Amino acid sequence: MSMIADFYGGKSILITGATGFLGKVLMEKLFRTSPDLRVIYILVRPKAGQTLQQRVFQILNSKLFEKVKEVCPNVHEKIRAISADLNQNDFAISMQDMQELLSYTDIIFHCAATVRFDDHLRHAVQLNVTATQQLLLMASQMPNLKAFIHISTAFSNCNLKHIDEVIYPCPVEPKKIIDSMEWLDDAIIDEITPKLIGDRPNTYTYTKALGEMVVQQESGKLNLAIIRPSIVGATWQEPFPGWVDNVNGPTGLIVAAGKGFLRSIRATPMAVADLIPADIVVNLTLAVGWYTAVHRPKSTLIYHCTSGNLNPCNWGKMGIQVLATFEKIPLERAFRRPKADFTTNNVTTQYWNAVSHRAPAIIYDFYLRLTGRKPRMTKLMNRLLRTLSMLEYFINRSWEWSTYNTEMLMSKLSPEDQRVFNFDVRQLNWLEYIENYVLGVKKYLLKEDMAGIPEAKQHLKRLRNIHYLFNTALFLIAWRLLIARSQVARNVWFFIVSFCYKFLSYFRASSTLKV
Ligand SMILES: CCCCCCCCCCCCCCCCCCCCCCCC(=O)SCCNC(=O)CCNC(=O)[C@H](O)C(C)(C)COP(=O)(O)OP(=O)(O)OC[C@H]1O[C@@H](n2cnc3c(N)ncnc32)[C@H](O)[C@@H]1OP(=O)(O)O
Ligand SMILES: NC(=O)C1=CN([C@@H]2O[C@H](COP(=O)(O)OP(=O)(O)OC[C@H]3O[C@@H](n4cnc5c(N)ncnc54)[C@H](OP(=O)(O)O)[C@@H]3O)[C@@H](O)[C@H]2O)C=CC1
Repeated sequence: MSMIADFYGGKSILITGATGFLGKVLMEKLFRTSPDLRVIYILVRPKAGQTLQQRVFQILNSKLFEKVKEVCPNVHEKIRAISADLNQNDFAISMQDMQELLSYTDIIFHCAATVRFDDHLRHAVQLNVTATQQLLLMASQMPNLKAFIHISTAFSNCNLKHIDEVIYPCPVEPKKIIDSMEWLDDAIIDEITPKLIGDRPNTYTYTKALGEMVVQQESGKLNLAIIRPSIVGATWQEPFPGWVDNVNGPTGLIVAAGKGFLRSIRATPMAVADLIPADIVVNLTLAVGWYTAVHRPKSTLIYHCTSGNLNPCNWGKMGIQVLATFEKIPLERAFRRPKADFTTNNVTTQYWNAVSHRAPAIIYDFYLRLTGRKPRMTKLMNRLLRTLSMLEYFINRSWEWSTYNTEMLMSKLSPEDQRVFNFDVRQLNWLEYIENYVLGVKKYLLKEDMAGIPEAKQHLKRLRNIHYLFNTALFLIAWRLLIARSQVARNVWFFIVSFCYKFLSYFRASSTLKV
């Protein structure tokens, strides 16, 4: 019997960010392992023309929840979507809903955040700091609350090289930042943003660090824990391998490589690719929820959910395996053949960006114009290059995260819990994981049919022929132009032609002699 699964039985659980990548995997696991839980409250906002109910319906009817429906057929009744916007005061939750949340909630998992690297500081502070503060205030009014689990990121202190499971304070107090966002105008915020974020690369990592400080400062009598995952990737094992449904982190680049848009990337092949599968993060999160509520540690514990120090993989190995998988299982309608390389300095990066990214896009757009269609490739390529520049910081450095608390927790679990809520990243086989990740991208994110693989391979063969044809034509044109302008080129050309002629004459003569 799993103690953790048992613990969540009969409980009322509040999840923020349940419609996000991690939130969905968390909900799925909770319903699957503790189908007797009382209710999961999720704070949801209407989005993209969909009502709350439509959003929930879409999630529950997705492939991810197929197994849940077998073990928890009444899952629709156990999920209670509450209209909320974390950007608003009191989250714009109705009085009635607020009363229900305050009265019944046993556990909170706070996953909601803006994960955009380029978000305006005001918005990033609102969601990643102020909303966390408000949620803690709400939590302090919940008589039945047993644990509050805050999801942060291992990169909240990416300005350091070695990171321990402790909170590192930022120079300016979060409360001062929250207050100043109320009255400073956008122009001034833009001006002070680089000074505030200091040696962090973006507003995301900075505001997640502030969020942790808020958790520490507002803890009061609450039972709190912070989880710091590194780069969350597709699922490893559960509910099935390779599930992923957004383009964040490496996923978007895997798509771009498979479709042939991404041909070179500025990365350090030997730098540690600190990926962590979503199901490992979720298993640790649920184990931490149980441990925090039941064992009530004296202080707020921080858990690193990382892979680098226990089972390291590097970007070089990952890149090679991604491309090897696309050889076997290509994506449909690729722009070019999946073939990419790492560059290591600014000059080569600029060169390959011009030759492998911009030039083919311009040529393709020219072709689209000629055939009466709207050009789009240059725009798409510019966006990809912008994304690459945002991610570069993370693929050219390595960090060391200590994992004492995470390992301590593992040792406290029963063998059954270690199996059901496995977060031991040492058991992960990277090559197998990356292959399943790439397959998952094809199946679950791009929704491509496996039956289309022969046609995709045929398409790649056509692209290869076009490539050879194009290169031959380019060579001949260049050579013809050179011959027209340079005496040296003409001499070389005559030398080659006369050499070939003599060789052929000799060959013909010697074969005649033999006869
Ligand atoms: C030897 C062989 C070598 C071969 C190599 C080839 C194989 C390639 C595989 C290996 C690649 C390794 C890459 C690793 C990348 C590591 C990332 C590390 C990140 C760590 C951060 C810490 C983790 C966290 O805590 S938070 C979660 C991470 N958050 C994010 O990832 C968000 C990042 N995204 C953003 O901030 C924005 O999207 C931004 C700023 C990048 C772009 O914003 P913009 O306003 O321009 O547009 P969007 O509307 O957001 O999107 C535009 C466009 O871009 C697509 N896109 C978005 N994200 C990505 C992405 N990660 N990769 C690729 N493409 C992306 C998006 O789909 C849109 O496309 P459209 O066609 O326009 O719809
Ligand atoms: N993905 C990763 O690589 C990593 C993620 N993390 C952390 O994990 C957590 C979850 O990340 P992930 O699932 O990837 O992120 P997603 O972007 O997929 O999900 C974010 C969630 O927050 C919700 N949200 C955002 N703004 C609001 C708002 N104003 N009101 C209500 N809800 C809102 C989103 O709702 P909606 O659907 O309406 O937009 C969504 O459910 C975050 O705290 C992140 O910092 C940490 C390390 C790595």
